[in-house]
Amino acid sequence: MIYEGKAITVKALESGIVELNFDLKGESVNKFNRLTLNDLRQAVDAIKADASVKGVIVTSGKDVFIVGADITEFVDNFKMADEELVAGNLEANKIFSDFEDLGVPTVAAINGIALGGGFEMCMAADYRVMSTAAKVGLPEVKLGIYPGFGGTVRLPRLIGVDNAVEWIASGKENRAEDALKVHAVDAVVAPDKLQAAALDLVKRAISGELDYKAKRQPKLDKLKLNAIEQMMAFETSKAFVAGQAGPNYPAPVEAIKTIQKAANFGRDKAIEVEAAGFVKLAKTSVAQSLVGLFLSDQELKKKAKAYDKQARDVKLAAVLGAGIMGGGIAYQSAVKGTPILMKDIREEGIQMGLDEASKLLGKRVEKGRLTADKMAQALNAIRPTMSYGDFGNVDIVVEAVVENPKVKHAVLAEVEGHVREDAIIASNTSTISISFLAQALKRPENFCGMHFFNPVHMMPLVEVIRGEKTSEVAIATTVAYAKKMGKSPVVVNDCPGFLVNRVLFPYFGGFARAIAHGVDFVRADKVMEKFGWPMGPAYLMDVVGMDTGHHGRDVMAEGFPDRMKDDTRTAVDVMYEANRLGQKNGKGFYAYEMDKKGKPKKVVDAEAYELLKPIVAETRELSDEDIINYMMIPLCLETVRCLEDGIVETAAEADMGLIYGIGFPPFRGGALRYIDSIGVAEFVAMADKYADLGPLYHPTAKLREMAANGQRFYG
Ligand SMILES: NC(=O)c1ccc[n+]([C@@H]2O[C@H](COP(=O)([O-])OP(=O)(O)OC[C@H]3O[C@@H](n4cnc5c(N)ncnc54)[C@H](O)[C@@H]3O)[C@@H](O)[C@H]2O)c1
Repeated sequence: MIYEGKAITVKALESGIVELNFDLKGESVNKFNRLTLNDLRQAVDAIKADASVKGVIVTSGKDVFIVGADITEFVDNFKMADEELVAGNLEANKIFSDFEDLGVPTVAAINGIALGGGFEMCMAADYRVMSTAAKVGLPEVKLGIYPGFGGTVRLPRLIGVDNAVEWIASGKENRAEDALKVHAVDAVVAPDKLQAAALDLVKRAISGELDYKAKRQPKLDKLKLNAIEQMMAFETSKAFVAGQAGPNYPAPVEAIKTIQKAANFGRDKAIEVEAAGFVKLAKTSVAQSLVGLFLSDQELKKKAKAYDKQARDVKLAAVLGAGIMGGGIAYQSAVKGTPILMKDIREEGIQMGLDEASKLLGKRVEKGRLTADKMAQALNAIRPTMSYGDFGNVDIVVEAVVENPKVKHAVLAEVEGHVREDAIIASNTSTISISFLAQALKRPENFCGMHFFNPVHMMPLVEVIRGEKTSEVAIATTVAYAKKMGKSPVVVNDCPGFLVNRVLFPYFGGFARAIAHGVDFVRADKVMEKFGWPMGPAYLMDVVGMDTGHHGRDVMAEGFPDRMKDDTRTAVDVMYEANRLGQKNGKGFYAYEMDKKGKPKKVVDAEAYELLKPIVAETRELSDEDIINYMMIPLCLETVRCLEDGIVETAAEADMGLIYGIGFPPFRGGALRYIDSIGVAEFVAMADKYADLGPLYHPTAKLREMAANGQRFYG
């Protein structure tokens, strides 16, 4: 054994060839944490010091090659002073470069996923052979940063600027055949042939048949493009990528700028350029938010997994109501492999549900994501019915009938009489208290909320709501079923609106106040979209439906009269009373015309402005920042209340709920992270400036305490 560490071993194989094997002890995957980097330093030094070594193959002892850097270490690393961070980065880079500079040929045998630092390790080798089962890529931009172990230097020198920009700016994972096409790897083989292929390559390099030094050289040199070619490559790609990423996600464009800045330098100087830019990005609030988001998502997964043990198997599900939501739920269940009965009381309802499912499946087939066979299978897995005939076999029922407490009470009591005693019943209600709905049931312990978001197939969140009498088995089974449907469940406690709608209605409350103070709704939409929301409040209300919004607001006002009850006529009242329900009937804040693809396209409609005129109470001079604060302060404060009231257990779950449920701008990391980024004390002071807008803008006593004590929601 030439070297033996906790993450890496180096052992002699045959005729001077050594195997550098990544196999991080006690972990299911390899990753570049501090320990692994230390090991790599020593392993490279040991190889360098051993004159008998003639060639190196790099392998992995896990199913993956190396998944990337250890993101849990980022939070602390990113807190370091700039100079310290740059120095640390260059020290790590020196290990990769020393490996690259070994006086013998090196081959990476990529058996499984090699992402970020994992693929940067591969690029430091002279040759790369890749298993057909592996994927490679540099996904760093998804965390608001860019590759920091020489990726922006080596990749363009290996595969050309255009390809490198595409790989780095998109962060995509690449299959073996695509990697081979652009020469990111030198060979692709079946998994069982990988070791032999790597050995063969290194032997041919040792014998001189392959010139490894010539292969290595371009990675050490400046880019082979003249000034005009550089300008063409960089300027066009910068404009294109900036357009795609949008102004709130700077990392992809910064990556291109870095490649450009370092284009005329050799490796070592180019790596210094990369390090300086990397540290700058790591310090942005975008990177902090996106890294935080990644970690919160891990936490969410861990929490959901903890329910696995108690969960009952769901072999057959049922959904009541084949409307917008019921149809979506049936589709999602079927396509993810759980057969589902879909019951409605109207023939047309069922037909609509089925039509929607086949439309979605058809689209997947068109895009090549599903075979025609699988489509037929999924369609067959949705069993439409108008009776409770087969309900004796179902493990879980999701109720998705109209949002009316009386109807829901009647339907829930009825279905309970047709299912097994141990079957779980879950309601997809958006606003009605789960404990209240449970009053209709004989077995309230088997009942909980399972709140999906529209459109079901697109929105990742499912709120699983615990009522007063809900059992842990009911929660666990519902969480497991949501996961099986490919969703991210968050368990919350019961209250009107649960987490997501409870904080969304105060946001709309802020919108109503802005309109009442003379803000043009088109401007409000533009400002909030620039802030990062996928759609502004007026457009969102049109998509949700004015009737739904109007009704939801009443339910919330009843639940939280102290701050959500307001008898002033609002913009939503005006639209609702004028039967402008939004997209569903072609007119809301905007009017809708069908575009060529048959999708509704919004256009400004003078009539809407006329209708709104009488509700402008007073005209205030509001800046864009005021408009943002009008809406964001109530949303953030309500999220704080949800956390304080124990509706949601952790800040991470609250924030992920908002990002996955209503598209809260991910680069801002969620409502609580947003408060942290402003500073709790500064946020409280800001809210106080708007105190005259009512109790939705009044910070809680506990938040004031946090502000006084310098506390934060994270870390
Ligand atoms: N639409 C959304 O954006 C959204 C989002 C999340 C949750 N929800 C909730 O989902 C539920 C359904 O909403 P939707 O938008 O799909 O409504 P919808 O009006 O599109 O569909 C409701 C369906 O239920 C059927 N129905 C009525 N009584 C029934 C009964 N006794 N048995 C079986 N079917 C019956 C109706 O015929 C109709 O097809 C509501 O509780 C709503 O609050 C809606």
